[in-house]
Amino acid sequence: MTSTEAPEIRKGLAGVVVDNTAISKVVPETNSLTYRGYAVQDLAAHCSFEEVAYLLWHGELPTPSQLQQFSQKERASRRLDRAGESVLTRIPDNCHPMDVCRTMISFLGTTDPDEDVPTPQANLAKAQRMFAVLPTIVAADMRRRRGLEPIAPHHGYGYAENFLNMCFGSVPDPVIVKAFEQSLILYAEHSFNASTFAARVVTSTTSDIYSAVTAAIGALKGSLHGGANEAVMHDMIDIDRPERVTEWLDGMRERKEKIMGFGHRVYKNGDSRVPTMHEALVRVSDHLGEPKWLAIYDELARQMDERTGIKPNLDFPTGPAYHLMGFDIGSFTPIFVMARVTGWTAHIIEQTGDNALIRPLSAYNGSPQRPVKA
Ligand SMILES: CC(=O)SCCNC(=O)CCNC(=O)[C@H](O)C(C)(C)COP(=O)(O)OP(=O)(O)OC[C@H]1O[C@@H](n2cnc3c(N)ncnc32)[C@H](O)[C@@H]1OP(=O)(O)O
Ligand SMILES: O=C([O-])CC(=O)C(=O)O
Repeated sequence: MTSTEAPEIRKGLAGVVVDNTAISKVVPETNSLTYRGYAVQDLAAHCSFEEVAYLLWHGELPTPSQLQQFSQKERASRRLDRAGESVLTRIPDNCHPMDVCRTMISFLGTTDPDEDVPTPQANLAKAQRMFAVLPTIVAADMRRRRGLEPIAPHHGYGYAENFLNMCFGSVPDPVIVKAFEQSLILYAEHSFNASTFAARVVTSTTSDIYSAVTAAIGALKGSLHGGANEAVMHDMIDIDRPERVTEWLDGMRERKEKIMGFGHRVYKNGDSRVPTMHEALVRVSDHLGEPKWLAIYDELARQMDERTGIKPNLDFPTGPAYHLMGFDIGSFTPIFVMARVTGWTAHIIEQTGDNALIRPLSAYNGSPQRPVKA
């Protein structure tokens, strides 16, 4: 290209390959997603979320003794310290719960006991600290908005059970626990999505892991990314019953509004994770004897396919599943944070290990050069 030729601009970096990664592989042609070589469906069927977190960070599934050590450390790091509790209570409870996550991770960065050298070991310890304490933050924030006292973490419970107990005061039926844990596994990692890329950009300047995760939370909040799981549930409540889908969709299409929970930058033929989460939604609906949201899901997916060919993404089944499980809608994307912090931090460690400053170019289309009037 000569300097007079217009450069090719790929809006939104669509289709641009920016780096290698050994963490996960998305193959849209075959609807496949693997974490470190394992199909996500297999991981969701057979593993705990702790095992998947270990896999993302270490590249291998843990042996029983490695898992025991890993879980022991996670269980011992779940408490929010006094300073953290005090910051949490001072954040207004009418702000978005994602603002709470973002602020609390930023605050954790100010109280990290480790020195600020980004070795893989130091970053792994910081990643595990965020992983262990995020459920305590998300649950306490949800409860204070309900006028309830926080529930302390319980060392006897696994990651998913402990979070559910801290939210609701008891561990629900295993059907609910399994579906919830599967959602965490499916949400954990997805290559160079917008929030992970944001984390990698921050890391590329040699900034610290808390800054990178804070940026990632900001990127995840938007409704074109993680915020879609909340938007889906607001839409379903608006639709109210399956017979209203046609009328609702007509209105949305007329106003040229996007349907939340549908479409994807990479998958054009359906999201690899949706069948697993749809099955989980079916089990939860059946278990609770509440078929309404599933009926709206099925009708909306059918009509979207018929009218546009656009398929649901993972946020479409998780929205109603989390609603049925009893979470407030504002907590849906913070739960996504609890899961994705594993993928983000694996990418931060990978970026640190083979870093190059991420700094693309732009094509200037503003005013020509002009003098300042004296
Ligand atoms: C975990 C996750 O982050 S998954 C994504 C969650 N986000 C959502 O569910 C939000 C709704 N979906 C969308 O906005 C989009 O599908 C995105 C942002 C996820 C991906 O979009 P992109 O790859 O940038 O494609 P883009 O938005 O340009 O869409 C291409 C075409 O499909 C249409 N389209 C894409 N998604 C949708 C949708 N959800 N509803 C209606 N039309 C849609 C667009 O209007 C566009 O049509 P046009 O070519 O006639 O203008
Ligand atoms: O990959 C993407 O662009 C969005 C997504 O599905 C995710 O982050 O899970």
